[in-house]
Amino acid sequence: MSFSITSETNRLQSVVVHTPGNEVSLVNPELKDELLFDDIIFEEDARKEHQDMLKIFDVAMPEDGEIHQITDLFLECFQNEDARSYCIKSMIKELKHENLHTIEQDLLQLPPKDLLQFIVEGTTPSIPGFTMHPTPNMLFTRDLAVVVNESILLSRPAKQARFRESILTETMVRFHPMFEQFRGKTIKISDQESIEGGDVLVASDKVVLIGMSERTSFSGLMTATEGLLKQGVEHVLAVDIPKKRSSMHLDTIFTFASDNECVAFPPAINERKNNIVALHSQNGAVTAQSMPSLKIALEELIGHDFTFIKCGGEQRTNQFREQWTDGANVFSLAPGIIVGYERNTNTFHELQKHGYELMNQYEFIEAFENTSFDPSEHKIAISFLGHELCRGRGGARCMTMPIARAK
Ligand SMILES: NC(=O)NCCC[C@H](N)C(=O)O
Repeated sequence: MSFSITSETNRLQSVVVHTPGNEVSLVNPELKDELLFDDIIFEEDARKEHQDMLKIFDVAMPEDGEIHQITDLFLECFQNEDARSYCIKSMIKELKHENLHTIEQDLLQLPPKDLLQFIVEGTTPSIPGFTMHPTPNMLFTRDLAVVVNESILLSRPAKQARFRESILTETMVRFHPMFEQFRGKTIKISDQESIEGGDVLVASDKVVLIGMSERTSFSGLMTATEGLLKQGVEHVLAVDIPKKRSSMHLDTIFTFASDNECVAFPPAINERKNNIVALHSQNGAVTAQSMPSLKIALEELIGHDFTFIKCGGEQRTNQFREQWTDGANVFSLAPGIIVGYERNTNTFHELQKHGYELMNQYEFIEAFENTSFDPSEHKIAISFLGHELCRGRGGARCMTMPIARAK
């Protein structure tokens, strides 16, 4: 399968995910803030919730659809000695405070599985006495890399807690044969800059949104924009959003549900004015044009109307409560076929008002498994339980890295 993403909502064909493992059980209450979790989470339930989400994907995706576990891809990539050595050298360079150079030779001797365990969990019995913090955020694969058209943008995280995940991802894109098509089409930013995948939304093959958030620096945004404009994107919409933990990425307050519908957090999107700068290329230089609102910018550049469905509904308290628990972070399996956490009941009610049939995970699976699901006949908002997962502060879109969607 060749990989391409030209929309946020076209039918999902291939996606990279990570079902949480032992790394989340290694987070203790003292560490949770530094590791970007709002609470400690219970691995068994988190795994079940994640697996249930993947069952929905499996039923909704075409028969030849692919769901890749990122740890399988890392392991396959680590079969190559050069990949292991590259990853180890990158970690030594990027994580100076860990003093990994003192165990470089031990790391180079590790078999793939033990090396991956060391990187993800921060420890392996093969190197006794040396520990680092775990990387519990790996379940949010969205933030690690973004496929835009036929190219890939590698994230460079703002937070140390996510550095190892991004080093693993860069190694994977560089060495794994599955990602061969991206060689020469990989957009990277420099080590003084940051950009995280949750800030990048592919509105169309020509229009990409990038959040100016607490995680994406101005220069990171500009470097990514230059790279994207060279890869066929015509407009990058820079969206200024509150620099806050609760809205750490653009996709925590705004996601696409169908070709012409989005779920948006009203205070930071629908009611914000003059927070958009459209960046285009003109005679080889990037030019900027300020635009009055995200809705106006999208409608002008994509060429049709958009409806912004309110996360949390009309009431302010519900809007804030449900944005906090990722009500605005829906993931689209096909145009008008979306998934999100069940607890965001007001958001689901709002979707229903816009013509979405509401189904929970069990109802959806029962109705469509063993059938060849045709998304074009439906408009469905599917809910799944995410009480453990959402304590990591991310929702369905955050937990997915789509690499192929229908054109
Ligand atoms: N795209 C997203 O919003 N991803 C969620 C990331 C949550 C993770 N705990 C973090 O703070 O980086």
